[in-house]
Amino acid sequence: MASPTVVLIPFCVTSHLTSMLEAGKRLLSSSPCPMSLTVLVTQMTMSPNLMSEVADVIRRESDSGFDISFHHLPAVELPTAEHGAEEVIMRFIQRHAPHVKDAISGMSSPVAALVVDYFGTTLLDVARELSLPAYVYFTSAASMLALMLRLPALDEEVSGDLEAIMEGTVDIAGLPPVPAGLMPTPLMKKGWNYASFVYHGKRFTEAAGIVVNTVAELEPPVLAAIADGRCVPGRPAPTVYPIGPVLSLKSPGEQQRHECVTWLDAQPPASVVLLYFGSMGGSFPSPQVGEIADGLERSGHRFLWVLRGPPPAGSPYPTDAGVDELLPEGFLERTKDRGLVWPKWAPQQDILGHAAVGGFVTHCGWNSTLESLWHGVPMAPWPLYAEQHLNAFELVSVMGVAVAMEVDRKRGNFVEAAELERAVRALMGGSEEGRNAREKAMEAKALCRKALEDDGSSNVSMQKLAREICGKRNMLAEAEM
Ligand SMILES: COc1cc(-c2[o+]c3cc(O)cc([O-])c3cc2O[C@@H]2O[C@H](CO)[C@H](O)[C@H](O)[C@H]2O)cc(OC)c1O
Ligand SMILES: O=c1ccn([C@@H]2O[C@H](COP(=O)(O)OP(=O)(O)O)[C@@H](O)[C@H]2O)c(=O)[nH]1
Repeated sequence: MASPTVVLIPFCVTSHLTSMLEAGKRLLSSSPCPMSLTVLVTQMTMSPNLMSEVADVIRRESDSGFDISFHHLPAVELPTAEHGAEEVIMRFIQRHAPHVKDAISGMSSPVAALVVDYFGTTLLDVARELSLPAYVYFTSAASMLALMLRLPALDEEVSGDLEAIMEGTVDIAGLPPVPAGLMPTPLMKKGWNYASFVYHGKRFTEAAGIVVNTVAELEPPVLAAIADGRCVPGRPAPTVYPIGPVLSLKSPGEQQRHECVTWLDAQPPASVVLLYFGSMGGSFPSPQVGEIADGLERSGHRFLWVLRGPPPAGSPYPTDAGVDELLPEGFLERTKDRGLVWPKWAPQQDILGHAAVGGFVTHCGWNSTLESLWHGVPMAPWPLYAEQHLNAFELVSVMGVAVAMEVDRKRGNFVEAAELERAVRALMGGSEEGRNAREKAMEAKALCRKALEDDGSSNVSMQKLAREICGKRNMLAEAEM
């Protein structure tokens, strides 16, 4: 008989898909019973670029030597974006429910468990209908998970918009009081997107477990609060598996040294500050570009700045920038001996891992954060959207691996040149705060690497998950006999 399969249902954008796949492969390696992976692939017809990126990932994974098969689900009609991106993502996944059910019902291998993206909790209904155990894969920090678990109760406590208590704080067990102005974008105003996060937060506790891309030693108080049930008063505490850091796959061009990497080869150790803003960031209005250029020039430090062009209408993804038109006159000439402005996608992990990189001005996407910590690079947070302001708070005020930088959220996350200059100088060792952040980032690096060793916390957590899935499968098989 075919070995049992674990069905992965990712939100099929590159970062979520690669993260879930990487975690899935670790599950296979840790499993005490024979197991395969089946990935249900949704057709992201709204973006041909995304479809081709996803196709690349599938091609690469098909040769990875792991027992993974990909099952393409029929395309669904795209939801309209009445309320914004979170609505589109949630409804898009929800519309696949009948196809997910059909696909699973028709599988020749016995199904051991389902793993759904955290935007896909509507699919927990399919698991229930098929009497299958289901897990949620959470691609962000435990702090964000704690907040989402806390949301149903918070929703009842705060009658107005969180935005209205901008000057106040929000209590999340395991974290110091979080300024309300740092809440994730969809939670600022009550409305459809807010309600969708309350919904997901409620449904998380129905899952057999929540697999989180974090490291137990990086976020101990908040993970303890989740495990003790303090984030879900009156509801059962969820079982959480911290299995991180799950780092994204090697970049496609791994055989060739990227131009940014060769440029770094010529720079002294820990001398370069990297400015990089994730897959959807990097493009700024002209006044902000001017401030960044000014701040970098005045800091006197070497820099690698990934500056992207504005996204085309209807797309969240930046384009390749024409840097000459975007930058202030003479900037490139004046900084040519100590700076590189890169206008396109670049392999961030390879760059962060280069010895010449000494600091990272980042949008605080959780994958970028973990990549930075994996390489022991301290950060200056410049959060832009989603849950990044909360991540930034945790990096500065809880972990101490980042220096604070003043980002004016009410002015579209504007950063003044003088503030960037100050933060870059501090980050690169010019203040005690920066030197402490570097030390803490090095400690975090050691914790991340230890967590993935044989007896490390993330490895042990993954083994526990694998044993549990094997055990549940055996129980199901016995019940079927
Ligand atoms: C967490 O709250 C939000 C997350 C997102 C979001 O949306 C998104 C849409 C895409 O088309 C492609 C993406 O890659 C993507 C990513 C994303 O969030 C980021 O996900 C990362 C995990 O892979 C990581 O957790 C980062 O920290 C996230 O920022 C969108 C959103 O509202 C629009 C959210 O509220
Ligand atoms: O030009 C780019 C843009 C993004 N990334 C990778 O894409 C992921 C971005 O994920 P993150 O969670 O940081 O932010 P998001 O892009 O989802 O906001 C990270 O692994 C980055 O290393 C990259 O390598 N090069």
